Amino acid sequence: MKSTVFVALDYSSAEQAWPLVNQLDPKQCGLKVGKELFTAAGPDFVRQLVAKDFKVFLDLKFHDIPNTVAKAVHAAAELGVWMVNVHASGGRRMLEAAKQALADYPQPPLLIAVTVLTSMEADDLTDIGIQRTPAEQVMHLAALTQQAGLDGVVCSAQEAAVIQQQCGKEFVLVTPGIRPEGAAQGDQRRVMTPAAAAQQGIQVLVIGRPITQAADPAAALAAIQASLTS
Ligand SMILES: O=C(O)c1cc(=O)[nH]c(=O)n1[C@@H]1O[C@H](COP(=O)(O)O)[C@@H](O)[C@H]1O
Repeated sequence: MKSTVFVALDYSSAEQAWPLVNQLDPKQCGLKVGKELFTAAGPDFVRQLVAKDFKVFLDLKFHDIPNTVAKAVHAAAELGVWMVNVHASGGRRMLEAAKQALADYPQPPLLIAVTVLTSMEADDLTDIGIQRTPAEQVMHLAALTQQAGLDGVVCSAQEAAVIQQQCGKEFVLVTPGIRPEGAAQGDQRRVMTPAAAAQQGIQVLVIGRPITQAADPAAALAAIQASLTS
C-alpha cells in the first residue's frame, strides 16, 4: 500500500496557509488541520479545503466524556472531512460512542485514535503514572481501539511493524514524527525518515515543520514525495 503524505497546516491563520495550499494538488497529498489553525480559521476554512477536493484530516484529538466526543465527531463528519481523531486514552466507552456517532453516514470519515503522542518518551509516561514503555502502551491502546471498532491509530512509525502484526495490515496507521535525514527534530521524540516509514506500508505520513518551515515548502514536499519512491 502506497503511503500518502498529509501536510500538517500548522499556521496561525488561513491567510498564512493559502499560499502553500494553492500550490498543492489534491491528488498528490492530503491536508491536516489541527488545533491552532482550526481555532483561528474555523470550520469554513475546512469546508473550503474539502470543496477543493482535498482529503482533510481534522486533527482535534477529542478527549472528553463519551457524549461530548460523540457529538464532536458527528460535527466533524458534517464538515465532510476524510479523517478525524480522538484520544484512545479516553477509554472504551468513549471510543464506542465516537464510532456510534458515525453509524448513519454511508461514507463516514475514518475514525482514528491517538495512542501515545510522538513527542513522548518513557520518562514522560512515568511522569503521568504509566510504567509501560511507549511501545507497550501503544500496543495496549491499539488493541483497545481495534476492539472498539475504530479504523486505526496514530502512533510513531517506530511501532508500525508490531501494530501491523497485532492488528493486521488493513488497520490504518497514521504516523507523525516524520523527519527527513538532517531535519530538526524539535519537540518530537519517536521519529523516522519518510522513506523508512513508507517502506513499512504506513498508510498516512503526517509531516509539518519539515515542509511548512522550509524556504520553499512546495519544493520540500516534492523532495519528500520523491524520496518515498526511490
Ligand atoms: O494526531 C496528530 O496528528 C499528532 C499526533 C502525535 O502523536 N504527534 C503529532 O505530532 N501529531 C501532529 O502531527 C504534526 C506533526 O508536525 P511536525 O512535527 O511539525 O512534523 C503536528 O500537527 C502534531 O499536532
